[in-house]
Amino acid sequence: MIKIEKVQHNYPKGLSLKFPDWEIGDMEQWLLLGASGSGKSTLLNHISGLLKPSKGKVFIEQTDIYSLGNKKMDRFRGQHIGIVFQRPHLIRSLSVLENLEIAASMAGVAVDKERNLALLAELGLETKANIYPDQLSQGQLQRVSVARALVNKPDLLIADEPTSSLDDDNAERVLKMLSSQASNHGAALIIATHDNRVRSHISKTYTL
Ligand SMILES: Nc1ncnc2c1ncn2[C@@H]1O[C@H](COP(=O)(O)OP(=O)(O)OP(=O)(O)O)[C@@H](O)[C@H]1O
Repeated sequence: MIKIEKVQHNYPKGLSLKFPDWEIGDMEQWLLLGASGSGKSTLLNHISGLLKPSKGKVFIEQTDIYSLGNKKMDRFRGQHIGIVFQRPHLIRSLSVLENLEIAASMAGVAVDKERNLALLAELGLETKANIYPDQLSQGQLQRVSVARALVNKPDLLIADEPTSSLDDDNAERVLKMLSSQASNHGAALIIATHDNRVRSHISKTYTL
């Protein structure tokens, strides 16, 4: 379960963002909606442990995550949260499988090669394990980043604007993949977007 309580962020030059409280139950799927500049990325950064709120608390499975020291926080994030960024940030000098392995090592989780290969197969990437990122298409890169986000069996999968640059067919495919992968792996899902096509797929909404 994830909970944000009285979270507020004060950026320099007086801009102050206040976020309504939010509780995300196990395996729930949510849309994070809001106009450009309303604070979606700021809030995702708070939830994923990347940006300490100026006020308020973020709980993941009862842990007040900003009460952890930096090192513990990095591990905690790696073990509990999987993030699919708008553009895949894969390490170019590592193969697809090695990119998955390093995500586990960095979170202090034992590398499970068999599971990682199974994860790649689930996403139609069984022949790509030993290929390097620059030999993959955009769609394949995005699927690798979903696999990498799921490597450590996260409680929460976060996707930031996953469909904004995609045509209708591909947007549909990516949404189905995120939703089914989150439920197959027992994770809650947050998709941040202002893409109206996403709204028909997920009913729970948190709006800024
Ligand atoms: N580092 C920063 N310093 C000062 N202001 C910032 C900083 N980052 C974001 N902001 C401001 O905070 C507000 C919220 O930004 P944020 O990126 O969270 O919005 P968003 O809803 O994700 O926008 P978009 O949909 O355009 O990506 C904006 O007005 C932005 O200008």
